[in-house]
Amino acid sequence: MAPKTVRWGMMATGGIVQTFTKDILVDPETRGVDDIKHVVTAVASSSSKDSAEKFIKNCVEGKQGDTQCTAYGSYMELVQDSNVDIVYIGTPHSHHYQNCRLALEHDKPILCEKALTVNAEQAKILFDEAKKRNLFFMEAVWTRYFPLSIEVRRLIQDGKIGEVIRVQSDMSIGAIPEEAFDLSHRMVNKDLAGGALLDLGIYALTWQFQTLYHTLPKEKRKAPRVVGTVVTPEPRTGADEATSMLLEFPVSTPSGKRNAHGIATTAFRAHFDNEVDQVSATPAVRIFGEEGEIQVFGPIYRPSRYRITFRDPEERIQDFSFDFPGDIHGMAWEGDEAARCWMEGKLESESMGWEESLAIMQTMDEVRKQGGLTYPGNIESTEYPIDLAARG
Ligand SMILES: NC(=O)C1=CN([C@@H]2O[C@H](COP(=O)(O)OP(=O)(O)OC[C@H]3O[C@@H](n4cnc5c(N)ncnc54)[C@H](OP(=O)(O)O)[C@@H]3O)[C@@H](O)[C@H]2O)C=CC1
Ligand SMILES: O=C1OC[C@@H](O)[C@H](O)[C@H]1O
Repeated sequence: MAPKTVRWGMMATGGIVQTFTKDILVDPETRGVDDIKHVVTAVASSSSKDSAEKFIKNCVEGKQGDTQCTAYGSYMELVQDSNVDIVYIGTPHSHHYQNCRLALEHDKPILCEKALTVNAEQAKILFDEAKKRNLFFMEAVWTRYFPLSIEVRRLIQDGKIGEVIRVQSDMSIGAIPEEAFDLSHRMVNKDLAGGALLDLGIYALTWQFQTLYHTLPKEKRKAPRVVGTVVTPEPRTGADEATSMLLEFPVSTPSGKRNAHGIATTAFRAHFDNEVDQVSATPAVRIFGEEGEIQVFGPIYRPSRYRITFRDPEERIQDFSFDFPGDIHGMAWEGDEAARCWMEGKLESESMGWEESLAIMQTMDEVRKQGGLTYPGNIESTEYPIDLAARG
């Protein structure tokens, strides 16, 4: 059967939208996908139409045959375009709530970058709105769709390392914020919901949730208790530059009720052997089971190597590596998932469902509350529409 074509509309022209666009326009057959084809039919920039035109030249033209792509100088025009099936939102986290509301209001399905919103209350309103309007809506946590993540979840579900007792996950980047990010950069600018927790800590939490929450049957999944939080403010802006979280996941096992411990850490300044686009030598995620341990090597948002060690000394250590077919960066897998869900008429993705996105946002809310981490009122607000600053 011929693959079905999904028509994407890109909201924003920054770094991640460029990466996502290039990835989905790689021939899906190179990764064994023959039911879907992606095309980009519109790109919108809040700064200028010119920026959207440049984007199309660099990222779209020559990669999708005769399919035309329209440039817009506003997000409003994008969500009104009837040639767009799904909108991909790649603005800073501060803007996601407003941008998602705009797309939903115009009946557009959405794939929205992480962190989904600034707080859980905003996320809940978006899910309710998507449900009411019968629209597909998914948080773009690309890591979930990596073959490695899928395999690790399956290993846990199959009991390969026995019951999971504890998970440690770290997402640190070894960057001196004063050197790496100027004051307006989205990583440290509180007006853009900057800081380590929402930008990077979410990956440390992704590994907690996909191992200790998602591996359970739906009716047994329980959000963790946040037992402790430590936050270090970035000296110039007060955004968090390091956040450490201690979590307790309630787990019910055949032997009765017990808990599993989660230790999730994130920091700009702390160096971890976690080189971007290279595979690190020491594991950044350690999943400790009764019978063995699964170790995932960084960068944990783009994992390509894991190892299993066993309690039984007779068992060999097993080491596995994954490649990036068609030279994709790894975002095409989540693009395939979103497109497929939309085509099948689903409202949410099984691997990153609304309840789980919400539980993660609630966990981050509680971490922030305990750590005294706040954001400006306009980006925490659930009011809509509010005119937030455009780029520059
Ligand atoms: N999954 C992943 O691996 C990654 C995800 N991300 C996520 O993607 C989002 C964007 O990050 P990234 O692409 O790196 O950011 P960039 O700064 O590179 O791009 C953000 C874009 O958003 C638009 N925008 C609208 N309003 C503003 C504003 N007030 N300030 C700045 N930009 C604005 C701009 O596009 P325009 O002017 O065209 O409207 C801008 O180019 C974040 O939520 C981040 O967490 C980021 C990196 C990796
Ligand atoms: O999501 C992300 O993953 C990669 C990081 O480099 C980036 O800062 C972050 O937004």
